[in-house]
Amino acid sequence: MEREAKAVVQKQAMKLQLIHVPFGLGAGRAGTELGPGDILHAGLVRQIRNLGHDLADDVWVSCADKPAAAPAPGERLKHFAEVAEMSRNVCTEVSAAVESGAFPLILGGDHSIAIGTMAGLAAHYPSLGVVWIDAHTDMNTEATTHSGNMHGMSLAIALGKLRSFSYADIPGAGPSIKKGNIVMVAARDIDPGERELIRKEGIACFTMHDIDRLGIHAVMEKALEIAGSGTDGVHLSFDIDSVDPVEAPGVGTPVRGGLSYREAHFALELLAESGLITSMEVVEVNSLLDPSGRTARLAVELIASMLGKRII
Ligand SMILES: NC(=[NH2+])NCCC[C@H](N)C(=O)O
Ligand SMILES: [Mn+2]
Ligand SMILES: [Mn+2]
Repeated sequence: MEREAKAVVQKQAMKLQLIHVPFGLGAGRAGTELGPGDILHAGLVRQIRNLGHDLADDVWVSCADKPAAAPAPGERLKHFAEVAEMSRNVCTEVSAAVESGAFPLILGGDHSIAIGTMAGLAAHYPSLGVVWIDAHTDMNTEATTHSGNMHGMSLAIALGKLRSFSYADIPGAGPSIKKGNIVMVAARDIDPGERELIRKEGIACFTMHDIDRLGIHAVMEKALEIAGSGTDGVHLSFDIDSVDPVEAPGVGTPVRGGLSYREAHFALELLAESGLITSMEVVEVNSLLDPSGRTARLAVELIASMLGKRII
């Protein structure tokens, strides 16, 4: 993959475009719509400037904060209209950021924002690699979901696995993401239908079991190999619930047995060192569930590691 011409994380300063997506209707609990504000409040801009990077003017994506209607009982795609509209807007802004030559840093919001992020990225990187760090795999479809929450479907949508919604429905979107370009890391809570789809498609999934067995270093090297070969850009989608709830209590769907504080930092330090990452998003910070504010502060620290911060 050609690296020179792209805005990738490397030792030099770069221009970053913050794209805020205050959207929480893809999740089952309120609070993630406050994520961008909470992450800013925790000192993100100061960290970015300390690292020597430039910032373009912030973009705030307009999205519904209240549902137009309550979902019907047993609804398979809750708040579909709002998710679809948000996805179109995110796609437009992410695509514009790439066009401007900036490194897109997208702040959610719940994980449904990744639908629009990857749609916009794929317009510029038709063979996009994706590193998906998450306790979950977000591979449900309208046929397999138990919750109807669309943040549990973003990867399946990116792969073109939903009958009722695909990138063809988003103006300006690129092609669906190729299954061989995706790698999941830190998974530990997978629904039966997701497991079946992952196995059937042969998608790379490094669970916490693999991290225990091989260590985070080897897992990240393998992950980079998968997402970085034969691709023309690599997106990092970082769900903060990948980190253990002891460190990241402010999430709507916490799962014990997650990444330790240092495993999370080390994973991002390795991604930064690789020089392959062309965009990043951080999702699922829910400070309503964390009065201490430590989850948002952790998000800022982890972003700094991804943007080149080192211990010495
Ligand atoms: N992005 C997330 N936190 N996703 C959680 C998904 C949980 C569950 N698998 C569901 O479909 O509802
Ligand atoms: Mn997720
Ligand atoms: Mn998750």
